[in-house]
Amino acid sequence: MTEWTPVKTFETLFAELQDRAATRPDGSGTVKALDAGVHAQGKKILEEAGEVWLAAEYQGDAELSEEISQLLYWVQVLMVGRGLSLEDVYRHL
Ligand SMILES: N=c1c2ncn([C@@H]3O[C@H](COP(=O)(O)OP(=O)(O)OP(=O)(O)O)[C@@H](O)[C@H]3O)c2ncn1[C@@H]1O[C@H](COP(=O)(O)O)[C@@H](O)[C@H]1O
Repeated sequence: MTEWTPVKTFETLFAELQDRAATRPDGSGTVKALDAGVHAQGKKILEEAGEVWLAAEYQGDAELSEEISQLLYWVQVLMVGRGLSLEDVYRHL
């Protein structure tokens, strides 16, 4: 029987990261990223944004998609660290 893996979305990943922040499980990269603080998170966002730009210029769709997913992850880490909700951001869309 094939195992079914639920598709992760922006919303489900955000809920997962909020849960990591609340429960702080051992070995979580997110807990480490949250503890590193906003300065380190901001640098990571800039780094990932640069990688998205370079991938868009020079790489294929698979590489670009992966870089975008990492940028979204780091934006979410910063949001969780600052205590923002998805609604705080969505109301500006
Ligand atoms: N989606 C992500 C995700 N995207 C990016 N990253 C991290 O962001 C960094 C980006 O990778 P890079 O390739 O740019 O960097 P690297 O070459 O691996 O090396 P460094 O940048 O870490 O030095 C890596 O450290 C990744 O671990 C992520 N870390 C976790 N998640 C998801 O977040 C959830 C919670 O994860 P944990 O907190 O680790 O349990 C899980 O669903 C994970 O799949």
